[in-house]
Amino acid sequence: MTRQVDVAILGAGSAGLYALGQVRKATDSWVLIDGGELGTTCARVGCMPSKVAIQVGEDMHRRNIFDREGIEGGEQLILNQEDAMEHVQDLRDVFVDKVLSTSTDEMSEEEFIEGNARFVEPGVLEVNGERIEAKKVVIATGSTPLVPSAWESFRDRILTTDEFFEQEALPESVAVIGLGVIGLELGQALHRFGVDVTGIDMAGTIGGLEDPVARDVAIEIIGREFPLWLGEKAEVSEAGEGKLKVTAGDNEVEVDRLLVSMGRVPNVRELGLDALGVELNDNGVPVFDPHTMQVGDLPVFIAGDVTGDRPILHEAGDEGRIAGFNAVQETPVAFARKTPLSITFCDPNIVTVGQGWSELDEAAIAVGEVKMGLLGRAIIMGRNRGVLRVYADKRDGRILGATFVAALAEHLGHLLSWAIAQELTVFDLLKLPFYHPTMEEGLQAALYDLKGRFDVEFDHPVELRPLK
Ligand SMILES: Cc1cc2nc3c(=O)[nH]c(=O)nc-3n(C[C@H](O)[C@H](O)[C@H](O)COP(=O)(O)OP(=O)(O)OC[C@H]3O[C@@H](n4cnc5c(N)ncnc54)[C@H](O)[C@@H]3O)c2cc1C
Ligand SMILES: NC(=O)c1ccc[n+]([C@@H]2O[C@H](COP(=O)([O-])OP(=O)(O)OC[C@H]3O[C@@H](n4cnc5c(N)ncnc54)[C@H](O)[C@@H]3O)[C@@H](O)[C@H]2O)c1
Repeated sequence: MTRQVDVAILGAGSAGLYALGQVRKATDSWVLIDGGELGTTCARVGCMPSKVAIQVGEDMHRRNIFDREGIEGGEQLILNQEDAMEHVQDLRDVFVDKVLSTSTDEMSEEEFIEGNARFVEPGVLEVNGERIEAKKVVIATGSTPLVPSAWESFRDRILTTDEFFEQEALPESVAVIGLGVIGLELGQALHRFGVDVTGIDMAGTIGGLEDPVARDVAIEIIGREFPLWLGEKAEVSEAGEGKLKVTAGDNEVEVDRLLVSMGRVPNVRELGLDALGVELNDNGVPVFDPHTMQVGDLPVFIAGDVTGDRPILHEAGDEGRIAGFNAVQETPVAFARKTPLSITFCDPNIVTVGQGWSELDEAAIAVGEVKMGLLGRAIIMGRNRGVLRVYADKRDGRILGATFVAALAEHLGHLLSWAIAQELTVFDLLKLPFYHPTMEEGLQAALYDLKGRFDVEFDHPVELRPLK
């Protein structure tokens, strides 16, 4: 049996659903195919449940300053891990139900096929023994947590984010292997839930921080909460009584479980991508244009985490929109991509915006910096550890990027990414309002420091714009 459609979308995750939103505007002839767990990685095992766990951990952690604020009894507070995990799961279910009720739940059997598709030819797919001829195909199959094959014999004691949010009870001790985004967010949350956490990364940094000043500040602050072993690869072996021995360089610990957060691999293995006859990169992902999301010059588009390019939700959304839009055009349209913005929701937040430290030529930039120690609002909140670093073009003060390690820096990151997208300079930004007392005043202080690196004189206060 062969079915013919204008567009077939592989993957009912965020990127696939955004693609479908565009396709539906142009044609009724489409099919969505997904053989995995529905509800999207973001709602099911990603952005949303992780933020619930972080929130619970932050609320509990706050008790550490109650004494200073004159609030008594903080030391008697107990975090009931099972109830806390149930709360994570309850909210996770709310988010998943919301996705399902507005997507696959509403679709007919003609529209949604439960199964994993593979290519037979560029425009021909096979799923559950059925052949589908599609004028255009969108690949949006996402990614899966990486677990080294050498650790297969301990798999029953390894948690990845695919299992973590299903846990009813938490282990007493955990080694978090990989202190990128997931390792930092969940490692810190686990520590604040009362689990004995050891964090390990083979890189000499955490959260992927490249800026050396921000890196040292982040390691110092987060390292006060739980041990961070950096710069050595983790090795794992049996320790007896069900425990695992984890070593990294000279360090050694015995733990009940590993939380493995060593990155994710694109879901391409089962897709039969060789049938496309195009170049595949080292991860088996076809080479594509990031502005059209087209694969070579084929009637095939790709979007979301499967690309391995910008594995965050708003980029998966944009890629889905671009792929879906172009799947129903005669000729693909190239779209500009957004200013890079990355937020790790650990405490303090780690945020990078625009060009990263390693992309910049140190000789061609000016750097403005402020430490959070003296910032009024941060002192009031008891969260005044951190640093803000802003990079500008030395020639004209145009903002190029920034790295922030600070409480609530998620918001400062947005402000600065919007400023970069508008090609604003440090002098433009200083003319904008900064309310008192806010965390934004920290950004203002970093901008003043940055301005001081320029040898420019104004005949009026830099904060003011003369009426023409
Ligand atoms: C723990 C965690 C926390 C995160 N937190 C954040 C955050 O705070 N902010 C943020 O911006 N991003 C965050 N992310 C990243 C974000 O969740 C992803 O970028 C986003 O969900 C990717 O969407 P996607 O559609 O590409 O993939 P998915 O939502 O995974 O969708 C892929 C779909 O393809 C299906 N599929 C796989 N193979 C096939 C096949 N052969 N045929 C058909 N279907 C197939 C799968 O079943 C799945 O439904 C987080 C991720 C994780 C893991
Ligand atoms: N807040 C967010 O936006 C958010 C939150 C969670 C996840 N995500 C997305 O999920 C993706 C995957 O996250 P992740 O944290 O798994 O990957 P990651 O790439 O951010 O971090 C992986 C870390 O593992 C380390 N590592 C790899 N092999 C190791 C080894 N053998 N021993 C010790 N350390 C090792 C790496 O040095 C790296 O620091 C991210 O790229 C991110 O885009 C985003």
